[in-house]
Amino acid sequence: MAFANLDGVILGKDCPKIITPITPRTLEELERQALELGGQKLEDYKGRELAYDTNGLEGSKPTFISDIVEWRIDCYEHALDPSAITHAAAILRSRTPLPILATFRTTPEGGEKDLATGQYIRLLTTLANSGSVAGIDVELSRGREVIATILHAAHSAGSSVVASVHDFKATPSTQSIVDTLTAMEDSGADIAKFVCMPKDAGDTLALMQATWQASQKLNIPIITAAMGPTGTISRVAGSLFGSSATFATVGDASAPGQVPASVLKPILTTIEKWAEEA
Ligand SMILES: O=C1C[C@@](O)(C(=O)O)C[C@@H](O)[C@@H]1O
Repeated sequence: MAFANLDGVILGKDCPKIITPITPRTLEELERQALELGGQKLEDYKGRELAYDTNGLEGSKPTFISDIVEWRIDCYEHALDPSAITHAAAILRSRTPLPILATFRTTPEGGEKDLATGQYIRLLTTLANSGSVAGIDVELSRGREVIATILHAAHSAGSSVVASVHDFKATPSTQSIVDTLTAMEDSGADIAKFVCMPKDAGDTLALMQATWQASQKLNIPIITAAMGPTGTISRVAGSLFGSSATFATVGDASAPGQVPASVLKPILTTIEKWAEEA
C-alpha cells in the first residue's frame, strides 16, 4: 500500500487516520461543528484507562483526536451553488486546522441531494480551485472522464482525490469489491474507498477479506467500512486488514455504525501498541 498526503496527514503510514464527518445545514452549524471538532484535543485524553500515549505527539502544533474533517457538502442548504460552497469552504478552512476532505454524497449512494453530471463537475472543480480543501471525494459511478477532469483540477491545486463507492443495500462478493477498488486505482485516484451494508458478520468478513487482498495488490491507500451494527468491528479493526482510515463521530453521525472518535482513538492506539509489542 502506498501513501497519500492530505495537507501533511499521510494515509497509509503509521496509525489508521480518523476521519470525522461534519454535516452542517447552515453556515452557523458549520462554524459550531468545526469548533466542536477542534475542541477535542489529544491532551484531554491523557490518563484514560486504555493505554493511551501522547508522548511525542505534543509539538508546537495542537494535536487532535481526529486527523481529517470530512465536510459532507450534500447536507448544506446551498449545496448546489458553487460560489456559496467556495465561501463556506473558506470559512471552514479558517475555523479548523485539520485537513478538509470535501464530499458531495449523491442520493443514489446515501447522500441528501443529487446533481446532474455537469453540475457535479462544476461544483467539485470550483471547490478544488478554491485551494481550501486537501481532498475531494469523487464517486466512481460518475465515470472515468468525470474523475479525470476533477483529478486534473485537484492535482493542479495540490489536493488529492478519493474515488468512492457506497452500497447502502448490500455487500458484494469479495472479488467484486477487489475489482471495484482496482478500478478506482486505474481511474488515477489517490485513494480508493469502498463502503457497504453487511447483512451479517459473514458480509463484514467478505469486506475485510477484500480489504486485505486489495491492500496487497494496489499502490494507493484503501479505506473500507461496513455500516450498521454488524459493521462496527470494521471501523475498529479495519486497519489490521489494510484500511488506512476509519470514519468516526464528533457529534452527529453521517452513517449508521459510526462510533465516537473519542472512544475509538484510545482503542486504535492500544491495538497499535499491542501489535508493536507482540
Ligand atoms: O464514505 C464515507 C463513509 C461513511 O459512509 C461511513 O460509513 O462512515 C460516512 C460518509 O460520510 C463518508 O463519506
